[in-house]
This record gives sequence, structure tokens and C-alpha cells, in this order.
Amino acid sequence: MTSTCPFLYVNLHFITVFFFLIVNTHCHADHITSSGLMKKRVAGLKSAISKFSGASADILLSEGDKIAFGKHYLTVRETPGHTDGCLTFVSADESMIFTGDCLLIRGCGRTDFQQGCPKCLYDSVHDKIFTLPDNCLIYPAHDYLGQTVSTVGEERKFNPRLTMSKDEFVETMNNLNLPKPFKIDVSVSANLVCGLHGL
Ligand SMILES: N[C@@H](CCC(=O)N[C@@H](CSS)C(=O)NCC(=O)O)C(=O)O
Repeated sequence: MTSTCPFLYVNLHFITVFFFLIVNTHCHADHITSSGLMKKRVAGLKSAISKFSGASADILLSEGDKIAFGKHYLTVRETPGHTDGCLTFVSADESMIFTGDCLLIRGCGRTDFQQGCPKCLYDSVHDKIFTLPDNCLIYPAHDYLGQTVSTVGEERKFNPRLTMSKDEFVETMNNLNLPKPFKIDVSVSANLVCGLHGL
């Protein structure tokens, strides 16, 4: 897994098929781009993404799905807000999670374009992530300060955005005024097949 393109190579034995799989946290250009490129290079490689992403992929994931690999599996949690189809992947023993762009270290994904919804993101984090054990490790998809890992306990206590009330959070997110990322407008019909440059 890389910090900017969170994909995992797993076998889906819950559906009794064994193949390499790219699991996408959400449908943004900087995440899905590598799927299309890798599918061209690796025979039999399959892609997976949320059924709410609007994307086409070999497997459409939903809340509670289990992605098994070896003795391990990841459970899918739907964590919309940054996009409609954002997913967080939780290890079987709840010792680690892969949050994509939903929860970042001391931050969170922006909610100002492509189905962004600050209220949804706030609920996703509080209901689906902050309910995990304090020592659960958080691996986000981006960090702009070089940090690679946090914990649920730390973010519940110290995340400057997610410790706000929901109203304050919505106000803050609606006024971030961040510049739009370069080349973020990937076409949904082209996704997972084409290769755009990421962020
Ligand atoms: N231009 C900045 C910020 C890049 C950015 O917008 N990152 C997204 C994730 S990729 S869509 C985001 O959600 N950022 C959250 C935030 O609070 O910045 C840069 O490259 O540094």
C-alpha cells in the first residue's frame, strides 16, 4: 500500500474466487488511476470500489463486505462525506484501519466538490471510526506533513476538525477555501480503465 494510492492485493475467498484485486477507497482521480494502468499489465487483475461511487469496477463493495486474504480479512465500512462512495477498511481484529480520504491525521478529507458533504463526513467519522478501539492504528491515504500513522484514540482527542461540534465542523468545512486539486475531474465513465495523472 502507498500513502497516496491505497490499494491492496487480496484474494476474495468469501466469494470462492481467488485472484489479485485492487481495492479502491473512493472514486477520485488520484486514487483510481493506478487501477486502470495495472489492469492492463497484470492478467486477471480485478478492481473493487463502493457501489455508491458511481464507478464501474469488477466488484462493487457494500457495508459489511469482507475481503479475505490469507488468514486475514478487511471489513468494509461505508464512510461517505469526502465523496458518496468513500470506504474505510477495518482489519478483522480492529487493530488497524485504512481510511482513504475520510479521516486524515489531525485533519479530514475536504467536502467541497464531487458529492462532498460535511455533515455526512462528520457522522461517518463519529459513527464508523471513533467507535473503534483507542489503540486502533489509522493509515490515511494522504498526509501533507510526512506523518504516516495515527490512532483512533489520538484523533478522537486531538483532531482539530473532528473534535468540533457538528455545526462548527460544517461551518469550517464550508469555508476552507482550498484550491481545487489539479486534474481531479476524472470522468466516471472512464474510471478504472483509463490512466490519468494523479495528484
Ligand atoms: N493543494 C493542497 C491540498 C490538496 C487537497 O485538496 N487534498 C484533498 C485530498 S485529494 S482530493 C483533501 O481532502 N485535503 C484536505 C485538506 O484539508 O487539505 C496540497 O496539495 O497540499
